[in-house]
Amino acid sequence: MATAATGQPITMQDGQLQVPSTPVIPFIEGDGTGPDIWRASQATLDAAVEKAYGGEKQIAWMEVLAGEKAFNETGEWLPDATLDAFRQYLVGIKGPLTTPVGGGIRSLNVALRQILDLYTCLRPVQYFSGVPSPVKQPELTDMVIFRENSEDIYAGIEFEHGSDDCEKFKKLFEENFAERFKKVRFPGTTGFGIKPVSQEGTARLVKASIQYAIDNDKPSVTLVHKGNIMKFTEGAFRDWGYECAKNDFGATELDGGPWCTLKNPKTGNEIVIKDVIADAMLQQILTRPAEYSVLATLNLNGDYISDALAACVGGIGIAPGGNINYDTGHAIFEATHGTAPKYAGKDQVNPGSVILSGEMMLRHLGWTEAADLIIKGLNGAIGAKTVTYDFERQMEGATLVKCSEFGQAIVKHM
Ligand SMILES: NC(=O)C1=CN([C@@H]2O[C@H](COP(=O)(O)OP(=O)(O)OC[C@H]3O[C@@H](n4cnc5c(N)ncnc54)[C@H](OP(=O)(O)O)[C@@H]3O)[C@@H](O)[C@H]2O)C=CC1
Ligand SMILES: O=C(O)CCC(=O)C(=O)O
Ligand SMILES: [Mg+2]
Repeated sequence: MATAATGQPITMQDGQLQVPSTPVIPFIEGDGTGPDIWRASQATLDAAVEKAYGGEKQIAWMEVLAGEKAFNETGEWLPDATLDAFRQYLVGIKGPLTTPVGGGIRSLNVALRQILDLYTCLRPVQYFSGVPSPVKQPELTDMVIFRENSEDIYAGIEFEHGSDDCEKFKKLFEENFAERFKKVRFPGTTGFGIKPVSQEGTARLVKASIQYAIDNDKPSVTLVHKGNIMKFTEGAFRDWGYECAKNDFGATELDGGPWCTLKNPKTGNEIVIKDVIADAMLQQILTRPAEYSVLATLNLNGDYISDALAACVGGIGIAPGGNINYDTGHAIFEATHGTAPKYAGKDQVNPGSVILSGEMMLRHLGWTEAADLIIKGLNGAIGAKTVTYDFERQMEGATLVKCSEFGQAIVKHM
């Protein structure tokens, strides 16, 4: 079996990933349900690679620590060694990590994305036949979210009410922007948060989303924003997004704009670049899902829309994702869901989101045969109604299996 000592690093040359036959892949097990899910996922990914390549290719897994396990073993929540491994080996995968609400440490998940500048959170949302869903026609949902991952209120620039910093900030604000300061309704008890959104940050995300639409022959890219209210952040995201479509891809305005159109240089098909206000988007994913394909969003909107869309196609148990920097090649794949603490250690939850995140990772490495086997195995397991509690509770005649057993069912159907 390949180990971190016998494997080789993935590298980036001329903008292309160079993947050896035994790449070292750092992984974080995760908190809460993370260890259960990771065990099932690692076994399933290894089985897919073995079946596809018969030992010619192998993943050299390398455990790196973060979250509670890291804190218990090293006294650090996110040790430097973990960051160094992701920097050196380029592509990794992780389970969910806990973030306390209110006080306490800031999100380690967000920290990893920011420190490694993984500016795209890529979350494909597709329907797998047979999965129970709360909507009437879940098969109409086929969307890919490009969520901006490095800016917005997730930058964590906040001033806690009552702190010295907050008082300093208030003073600065009042002295320099007196008219705007008057809009603060209860200044004596207010905490503040700053929402940075830049042209560069927007352009690189929107560019990646349009390139994805070109490479995958998608009919549209929708810029989702709340630009009617937050004009210079969310509104600017929309305007810079359209600018990027015109300047980088030669899009032209449709009927006087702002919607634009471009011809896919690879297929000749039309790609429409459009926009929608975020609240309307959250109802349209239920009422008109077939009209949307690739979505480009800011950080918070993308977070909300990810969970809502996942629910439409059967839930967060099969909602994968990847955090990617398309320029440096750095990527960390992870599920959309969190640590689901009430199920921790029960070998009960659906490992599908991390397994499908692994499937995305294998495809990203060019190991498409192994990735295809995972999709085949998942379809087989769901088709046989051999499913975890989240599906079983809504499926007639299903067999309830554990987290580990669902991984084994996927392998059986590969
Ligand atoms: N990237 C990351 O690491 C993320 C971390 N988090 C963190 O996770 C912690 C818990 O967050 P919380 O708000 O409870 O959200 P979670 O996503 O962890 O759980 C919410 C609910 O989703 C369902 N669910 C979650 N995971 C699975 C699964 N694998 N299979 C089936 N169903 C699942 C369960 O629903 P039911 O009760 O109906 O069974 C669960 O109660 C927080 O600290 C949060 O910050 C959150 C999101 C992402
Ligand atoms: O970091 C966290 O705890 C939550 C992040 C999250 O919800 C997400 O990235 O979807
Ligand atoms: Mg989320």
